[in-house]
Amino acid sequence: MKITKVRARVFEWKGKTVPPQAHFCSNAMDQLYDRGDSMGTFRFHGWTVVEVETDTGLVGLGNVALAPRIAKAIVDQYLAPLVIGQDPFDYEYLWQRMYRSTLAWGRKGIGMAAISGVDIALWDLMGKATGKPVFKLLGGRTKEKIPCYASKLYRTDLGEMQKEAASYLEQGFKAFKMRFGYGPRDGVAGVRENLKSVEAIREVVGYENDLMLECYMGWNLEYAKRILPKLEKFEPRWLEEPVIADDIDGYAELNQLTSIPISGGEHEFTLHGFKQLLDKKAVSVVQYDTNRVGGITAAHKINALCEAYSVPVIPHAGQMHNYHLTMSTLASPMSEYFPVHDVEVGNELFYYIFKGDPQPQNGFLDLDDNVPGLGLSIDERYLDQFQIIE
Ligand SMILES: O=C(O)C(=O)C[C@@H](O)CO
Ligand SMILES: [Mg+2]
Repeated sequence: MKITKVRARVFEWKGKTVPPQAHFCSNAMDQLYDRGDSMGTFRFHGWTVVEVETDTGLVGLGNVALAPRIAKAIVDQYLAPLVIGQDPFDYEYLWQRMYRSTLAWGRKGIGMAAISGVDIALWDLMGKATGKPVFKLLGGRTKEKIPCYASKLYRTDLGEMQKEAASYLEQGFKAFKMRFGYGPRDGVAGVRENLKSVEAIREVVGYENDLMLECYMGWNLEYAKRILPKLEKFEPRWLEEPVIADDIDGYAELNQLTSIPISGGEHEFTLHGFKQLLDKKAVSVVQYDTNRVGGITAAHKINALCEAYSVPVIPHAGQMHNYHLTMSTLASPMSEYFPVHDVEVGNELFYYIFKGDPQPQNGFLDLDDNVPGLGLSIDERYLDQFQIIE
């Protein structure tokens, strides 16, 4: 089989979106005095869809969710020429070719996200060519079903958040991730608001279920050290991205400081990036995203690293490219699941572009042993709500 064409299209959402709300989710922009709509730069309403075509007629489907127009340019100008004419089964060599040829600027961030999009398409192709789901090419079925956690609960009215949490509880979820809305610039009043929101959700979900807390890089080491002791009574399963991804020593200090497991990784890249995190004991839960970290080729290696370090890997994002990695290893105990809802931050846009993602039943997801590749296709139903850039 030879690759004959690589097509990268940008799907830009033009449909209805949920209007921005203040304190919706703490984030790295919050510490600027002119933060404005601080979540604005973390609202992703575009997606790059990568299709790798072959001389057999099979087409592999990949995706990139960050800086979609830049990702498309990187795929078109730099990556496509490196894989056209090649055999997708030489995926390790092709990964090294893409990585090494863009090392000067692409080893982290959008360069590696673009590589991820092409790599995911190669694995989809290999699955389709062998008639096997991707997880069967990685390690097979390690779980009857995948436990998943309901991940939304952005900081809005506490009553509304409680109703939202109750709805997930009714659907059978036993694990929930909520977002803080306040950080260092919001002072003691903000600390109180953060504690109130955790208390409110614990009131609904109780202590027999897992609750995870998301800071999304919105705090700093000093603030985290102050608030962590106050959070311990809520027994969170983890506290996510308390500081910016580059503050690895800050992560490590917090992870040693508290009984609350510190998680991170959705803004880290490649096997090398995760080796550094693990060597420094910076995180107690690894959360790469397969469409950022270097694709399935890189994620599969990081799964093995996590197994060696006995650190669980729970990929960021409830999307198919991550579910196959979780299914394929005991090092990954569960998946994130983004509920389907109106387009807000943008994680949910995946469901408006692709079809095939499994729906959770009673807090569990499953993958089909008989669906080759990733099991995704483009959903035609919403195409009229996208501007598509070829
Ligand atoms: O789902 C997560 O872990 C994220 O970081 C998503 C982001 O949109 C903040 O909630
Ligand atoms: Mg996160």
